[in-house]
Amino acid sequence: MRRITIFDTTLRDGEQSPGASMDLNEKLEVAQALVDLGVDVIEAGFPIASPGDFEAVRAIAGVVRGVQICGLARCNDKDIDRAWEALTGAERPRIHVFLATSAIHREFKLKMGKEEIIARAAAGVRRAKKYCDNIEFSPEDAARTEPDFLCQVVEAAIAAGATTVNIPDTVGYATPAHMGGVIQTLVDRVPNLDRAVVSVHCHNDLGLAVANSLAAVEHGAGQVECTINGIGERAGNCALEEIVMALRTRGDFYNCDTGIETTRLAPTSRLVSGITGMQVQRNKAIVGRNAFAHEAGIHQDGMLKQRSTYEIMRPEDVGVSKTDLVLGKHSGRAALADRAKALGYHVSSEELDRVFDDFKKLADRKKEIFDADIAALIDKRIGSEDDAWSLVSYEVRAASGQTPSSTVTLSRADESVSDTFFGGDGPLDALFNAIEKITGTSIVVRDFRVRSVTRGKDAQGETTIEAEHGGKLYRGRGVSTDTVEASVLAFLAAVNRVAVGSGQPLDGERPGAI
Ligand SMILES: CC(=O)SCCNC(=O)CCNC(=O)[C@H](O)C(C)(C)COP(=O)(O)OP(=O)(O)OC[C@H]1O[C@@H](n2cnc3c(N)ncnc32)[C@H](O)[C@@H]1OP(=O)(O)O
Ligand SMILES: CC(C)C(=O)C(=O)O
Repeated sequence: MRRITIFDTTLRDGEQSPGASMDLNEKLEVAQALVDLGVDVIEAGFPIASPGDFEAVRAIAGVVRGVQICGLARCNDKDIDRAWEALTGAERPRIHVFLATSAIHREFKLKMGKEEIIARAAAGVRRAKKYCDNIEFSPEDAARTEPDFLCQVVEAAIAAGATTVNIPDTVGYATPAHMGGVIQTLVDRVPNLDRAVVSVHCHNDLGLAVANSLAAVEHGAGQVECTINGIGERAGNCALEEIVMALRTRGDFYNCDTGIETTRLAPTSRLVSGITGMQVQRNKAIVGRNAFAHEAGIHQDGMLKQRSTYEIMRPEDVGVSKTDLVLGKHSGRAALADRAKALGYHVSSEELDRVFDDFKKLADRKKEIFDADIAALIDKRIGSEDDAWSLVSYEVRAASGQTPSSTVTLSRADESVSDTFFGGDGPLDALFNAIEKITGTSIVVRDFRVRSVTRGKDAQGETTIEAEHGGKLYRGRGVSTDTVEASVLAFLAAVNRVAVGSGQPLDGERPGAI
């Protein structure tokens, strides 16, 4: 297996994302996390850019051990001297000098001819080389540079002492075949290329940064520059977690690996996202919240039978605790049964069918189904007697100063009964009276509580009722996203208990959880 060097530039190119600035302590924290992650090189900043950048590079160089610490510099003496000043305390320093080479950059930005570019690039590398051996040179906008000229610049930089030549696709213009071709051209035509490591630095403007980096590796690149969560200029850089897991998961094809401790990927992603405030999209590969979540019933069923049916990586290998079988409107019985078991229920297949119907209805109304929702649905359904009344529908009218009215339809076995009640102290009382008319059972409500059992705007409400009948206490519990319905269900549950005589003596022990 070929060992690919992972060059992390979260603290330099990543920090160039608008809004991603980090202070000194935050940079030190990220640098330490990158060491724990096992990156080979940390580009800690661009020391000439500001006193703060200089101090951050100096601080990281002074305390972070075990990895190479790199500082960026343009091809001029002041930048290179300042970069070295910041890096002197590093155990393994690297100076990274760059100069754009494409026609567009030469003509409009640098206003330099080809000869001057080659001379400035070589001079920059030589000056940096006076300070340390480990020198990286980048021909900025290499992917849009004429291939002949790129070969000349790279050869000159290596001749001047560059130990790494980094090939940037600065504006994310390349495609995988293009990027692979650029690297192959260098491999074929630069005579001294074997004296340096070829690196790649891809931007994500077309969403191809990882694919382009992989193509470069396929054609011989030995270093990949990347950032945590892919942050960086504009659409960002090659995402470290993605390139690392692509190389690892498809080791069969690339025959390459890295020194990354992959179980640190998710925690490091969270740290960088928390510090920069740049949120990771839910469907982001490897570290997004949905990366190991499955909602589709067919996938969940496959996962429960054999996880490799729908997962190419194990969540624990990237630091995610476990696969998440999310229960939602696309889920099936297999996942529901699995969750019921995990919640400690023993549900028969008939009970599961009943709970599953309720679950699908709830899932149509509610975006996310939490464990508490499932528990509530199961509690409502398991053990239901066939001759118990169940709610078909209700309607209630109430307004201040007017007599409320309600119509309730209940069913039991094969019968379905509707009745209307005018009167009562309010809408709930009107509904309870209609239930009493239909069932022929009267109860006196002694305690009535409503609370939210799950989170969010579409949370389920739970109503619990304690009612008296014939000297005994009966409890009822109802759960619904509609609190009026939850109350009706709780009342009906208490009435049903009267029918089967499962009450407690009024002065006796209170029953346990309902
Ligand atoms: C592709 C990349 O990501 S490269 C890194 C980009 N990162 C940054 O630019 C962030 C930090 N930058 C900064 O803080 C500032 O731009 C500084 C401090 C570096 C320079 O600031 P200023 O001196 O005010 O220059 P300004 O940014 O306006 O323009 C850049 C100058 O550098 C020149 N330049 C650009 N790249 C290079 C290079 N590699 N080598 C030499 N000169 C260069 C430009 O031609 C321009 O020169 P000019 O003023 O003579 O026209
Ligand atoms: C300095 C270089 C490597 C760079 O960031 C780019 O070209 O995108």
